[in-house]
Amino acid sequence: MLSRTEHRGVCRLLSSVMSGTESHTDREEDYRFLHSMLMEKKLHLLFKIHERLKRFEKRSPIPVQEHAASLASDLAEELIYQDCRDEVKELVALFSKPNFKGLLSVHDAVAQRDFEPTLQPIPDDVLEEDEDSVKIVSLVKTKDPLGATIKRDKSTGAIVVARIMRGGAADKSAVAFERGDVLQIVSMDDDTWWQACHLGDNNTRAGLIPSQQLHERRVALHRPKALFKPRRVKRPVLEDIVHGAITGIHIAGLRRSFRLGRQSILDGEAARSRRWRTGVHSSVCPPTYIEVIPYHRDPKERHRLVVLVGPSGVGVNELKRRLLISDPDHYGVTVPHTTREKRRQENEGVDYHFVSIHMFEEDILNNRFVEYGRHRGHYYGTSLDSVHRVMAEGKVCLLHVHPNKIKHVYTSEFKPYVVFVKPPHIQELRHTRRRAELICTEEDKNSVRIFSEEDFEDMINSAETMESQSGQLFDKVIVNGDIAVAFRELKAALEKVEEAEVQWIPAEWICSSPTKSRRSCGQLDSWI
Ligand SMILES: Nc1ncnc2c1ncn2[C@@H]1O[C@H](COP(=O)(O)OP(=O)(O)OP(=O)(O)O)[C@@H](O)[C@H]1O
Repeated sequence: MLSRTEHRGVCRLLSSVMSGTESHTDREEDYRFLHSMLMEKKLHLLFKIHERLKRFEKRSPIPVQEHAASLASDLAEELIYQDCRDEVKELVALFSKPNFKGLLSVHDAVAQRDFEPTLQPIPDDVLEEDEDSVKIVSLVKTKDPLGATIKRDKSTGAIVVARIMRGGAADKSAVAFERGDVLQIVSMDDDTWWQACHLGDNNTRAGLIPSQQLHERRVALHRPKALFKPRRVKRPVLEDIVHGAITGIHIAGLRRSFRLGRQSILDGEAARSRRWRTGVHSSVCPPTYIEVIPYHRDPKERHRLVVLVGPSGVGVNELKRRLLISDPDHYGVTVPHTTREKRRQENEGVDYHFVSIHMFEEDILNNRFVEYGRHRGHYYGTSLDSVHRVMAEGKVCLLHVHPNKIKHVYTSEFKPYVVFVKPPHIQELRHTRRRAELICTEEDKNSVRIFSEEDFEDMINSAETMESQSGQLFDKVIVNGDIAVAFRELKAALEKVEEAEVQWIPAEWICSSPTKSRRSCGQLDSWI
């Protein structure tokens, strides 16, 4: 019960509400209505209940009994036959009243915490072998918002975390690791989910990462997604057709590689078909993380190879060109091989290595090319030797290849640092590429690329495919919106790699069986 002072307080509060509203109510009937409502006895009782609950909440009482309703009914049965005093009759009558029964059953529900959400049973269509990986998550909302939004993916039916609010409970509990984080595995007790922390940060709570076993099971269950088809493929194309226009342009005395701007219709279609092929044939489930080990580079050692990848037209060559101009003694590019005739202004070993078809095909058979292809009946290619030559000069070799060619240089010998150049959002693409002409050199004015709306869409789709299929190999992702910003970010990242005392490199480059030899660290690619 409310004390007399508290009760008076409530009445005074309600009266002051009334006097406050007096000046705002023009009509007498409105005023009367408000008055009768605020002075209503039931409203005052509700206030009392509210106050009482507040006090209980502070005390956090523990229920003495969880089955008060059945106890009352048992007791009523016993009493009917044993005693006929008036007090007993009154008690039995009270027990049989529906509102009293209702009160006791609510009491029991609260005591048994029956108000918490019930979980749905595991669906029948979950595969038996999947059972271990089904996690039942119960989210109980407290006063603090969780700070995460979940949504159901319409096509797959999967429940996914759509967003995590910065600073919210979910964010603070370190739910998400990010691509590139170096993690230390702190517990492998569970067969399916291991616990990991950021390397050197043992104070924060560990997060979960899928175990090796779970990943292997995922790979085994993975079905190829042969759903994505190109929109306008008119004719079949040869494997590995180069989609570059081969011009041999000189830039400040430094040659571009053969992967230059796309110019012909055939080239455009080749690019699209290639993407479709990889979509169907390379649908291997990429690992969530890879094992890494520390690498201390001896200053006398050669620089790591810098591999630049990105969808056609995104600006890989533009970035490469700016790097070369910024420090021609430090950065270098490979000289490609070709089987076409040498032009008057070209020099052997500077513009191209001009070789016979027979020699070129022999080199193909001997796996001497990182990447090769045909354009207008001629072979063009980048050889492993040409990469070696640039590195042997003590330069940082910048290599621009398709992501599915990274595997040819993904070795301890080259220790590639892979940079993925990604297009920005479509609005920014439209805005920045319209200015493409302004940022190119006088020499390039004629070859400046004009982008259509379709090119932008292709670029974005192709970037998504590359990221989903080869994202685990990317050390750095640079969004090329504003070219000056992208260039600064790229240069800073490359300098950091060169200067870092310790670099984390895949364990497989050094150990023949990394999982057996060491299982302490993982470089996370993409894990939610
Ligand atoms: N951030 C940018 N803003 C405006 N224009 C850009 C930007 N980046 C590149 N460009 C322009 O876009 C065009 C294509 O760039 P670039 O040749 O570097 O693409 P690429 O990724 O190397 O393509 P490909 O692999 O087909 O050769 C060029 O004219 C270049 O100057």
